[in-house]
Amino acid sequence: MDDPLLIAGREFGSRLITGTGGANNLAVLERALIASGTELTTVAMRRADAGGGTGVLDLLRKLGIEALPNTAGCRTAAEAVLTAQLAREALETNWVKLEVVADEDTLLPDPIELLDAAEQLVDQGFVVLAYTNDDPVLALKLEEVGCAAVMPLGSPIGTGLGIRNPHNIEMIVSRATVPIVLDAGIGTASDAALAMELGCSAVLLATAVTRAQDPERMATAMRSAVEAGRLASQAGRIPQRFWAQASSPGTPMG
Ligand SMILES: CC(=O)[C@@H](O)[C@H](O)COP(=O)(O)O
Repeated sequence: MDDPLLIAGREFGSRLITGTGGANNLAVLERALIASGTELTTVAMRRADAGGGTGVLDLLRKLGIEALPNTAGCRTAAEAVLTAQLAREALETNWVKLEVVADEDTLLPDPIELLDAAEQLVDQGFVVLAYTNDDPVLALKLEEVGCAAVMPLGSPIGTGLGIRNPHNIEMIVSRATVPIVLDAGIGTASDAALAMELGCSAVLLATAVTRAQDPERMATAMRSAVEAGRLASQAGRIPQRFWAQASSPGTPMG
């Protein structure tokens, strides 16, 4: 815990947050979660209500991983607020990962409903981690209404297209005073490392692990990538140069 992730006053030793979407085998999921080293894992409350998630909740309890309820499947602020309230009752937590998506084709956040829901939930005492577009303006507004973390997408959920607009992520990070968590679109380990190198505080991913041919091995790779990216972002990379520069200047070291 020498470099913990800090969200709303709570410390996490792992900077990899996992989602369980796409997992259809609890035994495989268990091995992947253990390999990932995650301490926080999202659970879709609407799917849990439908009978699809209680096994996951039991698994998280067994592994000592904290469940972070999310509002996946909500299309309006009203739906998201109600889902968060139900999750608070069911899981006895006031933390919520807020998702309000505009349509099923893109699964992109609806910025207007999202901001409205975030404001209402913060007013009601929730610790809101908001899944959002890679829009620096909206990211700042979510922070201003009191979100504890802002979670811009790398690319649409489940696409594995990686980070389509690294410059936007850098702009979001540069102005943020809350943790920025890269959420959605991670395809492979280098995407997770890049997110951390861009200055994100953590990465949230699901599909890249749950639908990998070997989820346990991919979870191990993601864990290493997040750790490596974090180290690199703190180490201070060399400036990029146009022309070559001899790495051995010819003068002996003093
Ligand atoms: C917003 C959302 O639902 C994502 O957190 C999802 O759980 C992870 O996205 P990927 O499956 O693309 O990693």
